[in-house]
Order: sequence, then C-alpha cells, then structure tokens
Amino acid sequence: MPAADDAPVILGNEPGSFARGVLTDRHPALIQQVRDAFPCTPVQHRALDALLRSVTDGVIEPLAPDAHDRAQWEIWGRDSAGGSWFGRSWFDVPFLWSESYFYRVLLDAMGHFTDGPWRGVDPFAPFKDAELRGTAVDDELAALDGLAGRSADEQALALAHASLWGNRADLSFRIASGAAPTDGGTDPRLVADDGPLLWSLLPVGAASTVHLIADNAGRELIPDLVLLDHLLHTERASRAVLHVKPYPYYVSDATMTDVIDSLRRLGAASGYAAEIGKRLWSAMAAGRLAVRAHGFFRAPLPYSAMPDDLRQDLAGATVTILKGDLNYRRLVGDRYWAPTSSFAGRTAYFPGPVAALRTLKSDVIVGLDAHVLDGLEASGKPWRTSGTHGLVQARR
Ligand SMILES: O=P(O)(O)OC[C@@]1(O)O[C@H](CO)[C@@H](O)[C@@H]1O
Repeated sequence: MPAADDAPVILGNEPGSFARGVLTDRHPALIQQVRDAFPCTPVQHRALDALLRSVTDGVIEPLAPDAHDRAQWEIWGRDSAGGSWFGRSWFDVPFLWSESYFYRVLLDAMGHFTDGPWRGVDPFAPFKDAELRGTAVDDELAALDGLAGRSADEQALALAHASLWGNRADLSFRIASGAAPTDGGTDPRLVADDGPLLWSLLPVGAASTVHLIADNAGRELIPDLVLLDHLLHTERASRAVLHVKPYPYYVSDATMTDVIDSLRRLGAASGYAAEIGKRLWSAMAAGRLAVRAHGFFRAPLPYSAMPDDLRQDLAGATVTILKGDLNYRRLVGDRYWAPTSSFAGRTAYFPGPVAALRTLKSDVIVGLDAHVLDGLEASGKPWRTSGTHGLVQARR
C-alpha cells in the first residue's frame, strides 16, 4: 500500500471489499429498516423502491431540479477530470461520496426536505430513541457514580476511553471491569495510543478551547458530553464547542435534536450523571458549551476540502477531537494508505492540533508502528473493520 498522496481512493467496486459490502448489503437493509419503522405513504414507498432499484441495479441520479441543495451536490459530484459522478454506477465512484449521497437521497425519499408533515422527521429517530431509552444507557449512567471518587487523571482516562468505545456503542464507564486501564497501563485493544500527547495539549488552568466533532447519537454522544463536562469541570478547558450534523446522516449521526435528548437524559438520571447533566445545562446557558452544525459536516468530502469559515473556527481550537470512523476517514482521506504512514503528515493541513478517538470500522488506517501492524496482520482477523480495535491518535 503506497504512502504517497496518490494512494488509491476507496471505491465500492472491489469484490469482497468492506466498501462493496456496505453498498450491496447495508444500504438495502437500511432502506427496509426505515420502511418498517414508519407508517410510510404510497409516495414514500415508491421513492424507497426507486432508491432500492437505483442502488442495486442502477446509476446515480441527480437530485430533483427543485431540491434546495441540487447545485451544491452538482459541484460536490464533479470528478477531478471535470466529469461527474452522476450517471455512474454507485460502485464505481468514491465510497465516501456514494455513502454520503445515499443518505441524502434516503432523506428525500422520506420527504425530509419537502414542505408537508414529514418535513424534518428524522428517519433514524426510532433507532436512536430505542437506544437512548434502553437499559444499557441506565447502566452506563449509573456506573458514573463509581467515577466520582477517583482522581481527576483517572476520570479523564476512563472518560476518554468511554467516549472512544462509545463509538462502538459499547461504552464502559466501569473502570472496575478493567476494560479501560486507569493506571497508565495500555489497553491491548488500542492499535495506537497518543493519550499522553492529547492530555499534554490540555493542561489544567490554561483557558483552552476544545472542539469536538461528534459522530453518533445516544450511546456515543452521552460519553462525548460527559467527557466535555469533565474537561470544563476540571479546567482542562474553559470553553467547549460541539460540532454535530445539520441533518440526519449515516444512520445514527448526532444532530442538535440528539444533543437536546442526551442532555435531557442526563438531567433526568440520578446520582453523578444528573450532576453532570446540570453542569452541562448551565454551561450551555453560560456559553461555555456551544453547539454548531456547519453544512460541511454532511459533505461527501475529506476535511482537507473544508471551507474557510470552518477552517477559521477550528483554527481557534486548542485541540479538535474527532470522533468515530467516518470522521477519521474524512480526516486522513478515504484511501488505502500505507498503515505506517504518518498521522501527523496526513493531518498536516488541519488548522490546529488534532486528535482522533475511533474504533476501527473501515479499511482506512495510518500511523501504526510496524510491529503493531505485523501483529495485527498475523492475527488473521478482520481487525480493520470489525470494531474490535480502537485508537487514540494526536498531533500538536
Ligand atoms: O462514523 P462511525 O459511526 O464510527 O462509522 C461509520 C461507518 O463505519 O459505518 C459505515 C458502514 O455503514 C462505514 O462506511 C462508516 O465509516
């Protein structure tokens, strides 16, 4: 796998690849799940049928002429040779692009952008709600009580790991379980751990501003919020900015509605979770915690293409933390990089110090030590895509 900038872009057409499996299996299954979760109208059923036909046998169609963002997607759909992804097979265009566009068309099929009763309805809300109301979240919130008596450093480590593994919807605040070592020991599931560098970027009392680019709602967003509360409460940060998606995206990606739901869930809990909920509520009122939903967060593009206003905003961060797999793909570029190529090199364009907390769920990976890579490859297991491994990577 090449280290150079011309590393192959991940497409969906390689037989047996993870990307192809997402297009052939996950997208049709998701259409069915959405169909089953809502009392769909004939118009919606027809639109979902059309999307299913398109993703299985057809080509990528442009948005309707009156779609509010048609012109934007036409620009985003240009290839580097001046052609267009529209009219091509879903399998033959960049995976990042086809996945993003799939979600855009799915929202259209459900009438999300059309005047009428379905405008603004989140097609993924039933799944998000079920997760947020589930007993697993009760248990995870109750487990926060066990953290209250620990040192600030132990809490920081446990909460960062909870945020990381929350990306697998497998968060664990339970330091007693040994899942997330708090003694400075290494978590064997981490393929890279720049935790010490991350903490060195946020010394106590330095009036830092931390930005966090969120990923999923529910069992990931709650630990993300708890982590931000910790950074504010312990004065590792004096301001926090949470970036969410401007509309529902990638099944469970967090929107402002999800932030509100999570804050209400924390506030309605008991014990330490409720205390955290109250602090976050006050931090919002005081402007110490801000939420933003820039349109670029739903773009089918890497962050190297971010617009100037977002670049300037992130340039004001002491450190920007990116959560999850998709943000990682967009951070380093959705390509088959050499796994040992440098994380700092791949992210040099980013407008300030940056950190990634991610469980591995797709083929993209950089910044591995050669011996770590050898061990992973020797395991014979699908370590890149199974969500069994995670990473903390950072650069100043
Ligand atoms: O960003 P997340 O939530 O960690 O994961 C998103 C993701 O793993 O799910 C897709 C498969 O459905 C991948 O293509 C994509 O990267």
